[in-house]
Amino acid sequence: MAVAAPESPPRAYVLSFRCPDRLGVVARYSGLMYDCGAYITEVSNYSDPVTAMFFLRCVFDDRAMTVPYAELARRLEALASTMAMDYTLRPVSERPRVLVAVSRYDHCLSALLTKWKAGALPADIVAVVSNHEDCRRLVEFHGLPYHHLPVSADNKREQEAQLHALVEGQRVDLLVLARYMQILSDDLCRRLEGRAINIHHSFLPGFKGARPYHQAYERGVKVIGATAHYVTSDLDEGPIIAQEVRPIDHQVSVQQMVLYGHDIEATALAQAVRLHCEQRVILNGQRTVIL
Ligand SMILES: Nc1nc2c(c(=O)[nH]1)N[C@@H](CN(C=O)c1ccc(C(=O)N[C@@H](CCC(=O)O)C(=O)O)cc1)CN2
Repeated sequence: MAVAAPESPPRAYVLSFRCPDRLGVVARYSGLMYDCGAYITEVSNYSDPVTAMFFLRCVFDDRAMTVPYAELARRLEALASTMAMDYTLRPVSERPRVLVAVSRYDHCLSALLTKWKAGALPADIVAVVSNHEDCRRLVEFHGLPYHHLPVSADNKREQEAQLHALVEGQRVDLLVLARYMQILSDDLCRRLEGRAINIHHSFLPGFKGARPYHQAYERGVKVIGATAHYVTSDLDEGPIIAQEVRPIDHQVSVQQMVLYGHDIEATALAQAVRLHCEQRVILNGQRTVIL
């Protein structure tokens, strides 16, 4: 049945979910969408043979919707409860609110701010927080609030409580650690599970922890890399979202590695933030599915 072009552009929504894999998953979800007149414009899915989990992401709009969005949402909640489904459903126009954390190095922060300013990041950066003053001018140049929360040996817990209060107070959907060199506590990692992304300056699982480029140099690697991953209480062990690499050779010093690293770190982090904010990343145990 041809659908006439609507006056105003249709409103788009994105649905992503995971559930135990079984016959009929697609039929049941798409049947619900059809019954509501949801016009699917993009869909991708994956069945994991190891975890026996099913993953799906679809974009649909309301050009032919026969029920209110709230009714579709109610029916989806009912279906989800019968299928052990974890799902996220939201209007595409509701962009995730992002708080960026940084210490001294601004290369990842700068790339995120430039992409955000250009409209290339499907998110709203609401503020930047730092334990140093180094990046204040860059952030205020972009017209964003800068929250300076210094850390000392005896205020780590209070400082992190201030960071968490900022996340809650600003209704933050995603915390991005853009070379923020403080380890988050187990409690904060639990509270931010699946909504805090870190950039580690190595090709994980190689060279975890501090000074990865020095470790790489000593090992004599021929490729350096950067890894964007969800933050967990196990340092540098979180589910990987995006990785970038660059070949090097024996002539490359540690100092040159650090400079080459700026580009690959910024690229990997921006990619991971975009994928997360487009609701393309679904956790699959210690791994991720990117749809
Ligand atoms: N809970 C987690 N917190 C953080 C992670 C993480 O994976 N889980 N990643 C780090 C970033 N990072 C490596 O990518 C990293 C940062 C800092 C350190 C470290 O040893 N920090 C020292 C203090 C350093 C300083 O004050 O300059 C420490 O916190 O004692 C290791 C790895 C971000 N947080």
